[in-house]
Amino acid sequence: MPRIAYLGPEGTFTEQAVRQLLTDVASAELVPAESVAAALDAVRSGERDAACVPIENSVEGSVTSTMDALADGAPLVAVAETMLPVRFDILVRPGVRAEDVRTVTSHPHALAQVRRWLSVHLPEAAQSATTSTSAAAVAVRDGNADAAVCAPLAAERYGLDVLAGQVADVEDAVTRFLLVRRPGEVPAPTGADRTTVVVVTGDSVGSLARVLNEFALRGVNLTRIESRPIKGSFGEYRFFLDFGGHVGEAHVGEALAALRRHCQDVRFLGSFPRADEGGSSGSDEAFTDAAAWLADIRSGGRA
Ligand SMILES: O=C(O)C(=O)Cc1ccccc1
Repeated sequence: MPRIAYLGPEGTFTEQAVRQLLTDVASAELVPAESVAAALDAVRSGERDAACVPIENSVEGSVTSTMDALADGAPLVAVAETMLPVRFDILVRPGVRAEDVRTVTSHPHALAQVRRWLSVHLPEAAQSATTSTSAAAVAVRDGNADAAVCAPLAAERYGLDVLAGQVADVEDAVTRFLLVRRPGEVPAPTGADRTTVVVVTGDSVGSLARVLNEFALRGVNLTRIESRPIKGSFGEYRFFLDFGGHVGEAHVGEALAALRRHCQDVRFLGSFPRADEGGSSGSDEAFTDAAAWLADIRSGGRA
């Protein structure tokens, strides 16, 4: 039975995401991890077969701890993604009323997404951060905080009361999650895939423009570009690039090979079916035709 780590403790949005990702949840063992880094390290060491981690949110942006943990350490690759609409429950110990709440705690992305609600309904409460929304539920259950901003699974799991349900400052906020494994077989192209890489361009004029140009030239559509500092080297950055398409497609393969030539470092983080509407980008047909034409010339054909 595959053992799949997720950002725990149990009841997080990430648990909800992994349940949504697996076609047959009953045939997997879901194991909570203390942090995203711990979940990924458990996959690297072989202790777990895969990990589900949050990667970005439509309100708060990237989950930087996930990005850093994917860019450092032994390579891992994403094999699937899913998106969850996120709305929060504000949880308290049974009987606690809004006027009793002095402290409120949660994952920083959760606090940020209910900031306005908190400023209206719990304006006096001091805020503190936890490693996940369920870690906040544990803190409230154990009396270490008065209110927690949680995922819908948490109230029942931790025996807490819902002070307010379905809270979100921004309607339709969505979080994207990845299912990550050790490098192995890449999922087959579906025609609507996403690929993700991390590149270090090097410090020279136009180096990022050159990278972006390789995509533009081949009609590859970028869906995300983010930079993160390379720790320990002030002023140096790595770029996370997501784009439509699959490494198995000729035009995407060519673009990646070009990055490999131009960049100091390129790490492939996976090609997998897209969870949103977007299709693959560019046309693979023209590239496969051209490759066949060239092969023909080289082998002395009439072209
Ligand atoms: O803490 C959780 O429940 C997570 O899965 C991370 C997270 C936090 C806030 C919004 C979406 C996901």
